[in-house]
Amino acid sequence: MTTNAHDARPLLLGTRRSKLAVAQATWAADRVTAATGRAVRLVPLSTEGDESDAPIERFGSTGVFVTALRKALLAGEVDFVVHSCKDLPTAPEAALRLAAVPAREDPRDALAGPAGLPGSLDALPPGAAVGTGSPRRAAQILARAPHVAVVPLRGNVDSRLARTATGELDAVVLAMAGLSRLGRLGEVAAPLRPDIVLPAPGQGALAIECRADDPATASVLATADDPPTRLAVTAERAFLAGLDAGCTSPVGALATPANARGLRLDGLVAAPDGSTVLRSAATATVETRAEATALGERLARALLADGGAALLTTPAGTAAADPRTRPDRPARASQPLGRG
Ligand SMILES: NCc1[nH]cc(CCC(=O)O)c1CC(=O)O
Repeated sequence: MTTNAHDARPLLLGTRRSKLAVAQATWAADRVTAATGRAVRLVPLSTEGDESDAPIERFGSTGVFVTALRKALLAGEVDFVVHSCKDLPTAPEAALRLAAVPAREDPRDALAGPAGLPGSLDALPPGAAVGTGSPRRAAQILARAPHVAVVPLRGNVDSRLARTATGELDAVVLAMAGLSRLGRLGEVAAPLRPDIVLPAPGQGALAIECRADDPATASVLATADDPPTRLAVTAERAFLAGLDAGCTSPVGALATPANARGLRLDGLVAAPDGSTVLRSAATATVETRAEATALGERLARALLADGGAALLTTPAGTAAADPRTRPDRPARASQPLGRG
């Protein structure tokens, strides 16, 4: 007996309750239904992080959200879950399957805030207060625009934008993808060029996971996969894994198409105070995930050899042994923060 997709029971998609999580889950559900006709029902899950008023960073980065969704998935409460790729730990989980990485949104970061905000970091007035909770963003902002003040910032996208509306902050730096999914692109002064602020590995892409022992669901979800995005994200995450950096280290990576079947991977490791920013790039023909992984690992080895290893093992703000550091610059964002 055959089962028509329209007759099958709806797939259950577990989601956190935050606006961004629901927007991402709804988008992913629509992709799956459009491609297969299979209905998808959202199941809002309560996670420790969502129920607490404490800042996300107190739970040890964003892993707590991923973990809570995975728990519900492994318990059979839902059939699949959706994460932001950049929040996903690099350690493989044998019981889980990364069933799809859908087409990516704009991977760039953005300078956002009230109308009239200048369209670049350079054009911000001296002493301008720029909010970010991400050591990767803080380091690159300080390296490019030492005349601004980076202010630590926590909370969701809406509450971060609200702090520029009150005038408490002049600007915030957030992911274009999140702003787009929340309909807040109107508050973007300008996207930040990746040669100025390199995004987080996986930024702008979603990760759709199901149980490894559920091939039927996996084959439905596979229709949402975008192979070029999957290859790019695979290279970026292999770079991150190859650095063996903690999730609060300032690390950036972005893979972009180069030639017909090639991928260019840009990678970055920085000192939290922006005094050192190490960048490198590598290009390769990439048609398989193994080739994407090899590209990421190769770039990680190159950056580790080129001073990255010292940078990643040196406590924040004390990388003075490296000739490229500028120890005369004060650390203005040295507290541990989540990967943003
Ligand atoms: N750090 C939290 C987080 N996780 C994913 C996004 C945005 C969506 C994405 O990057 O895919 C955000 C907000 C932000 O960084 O501005």
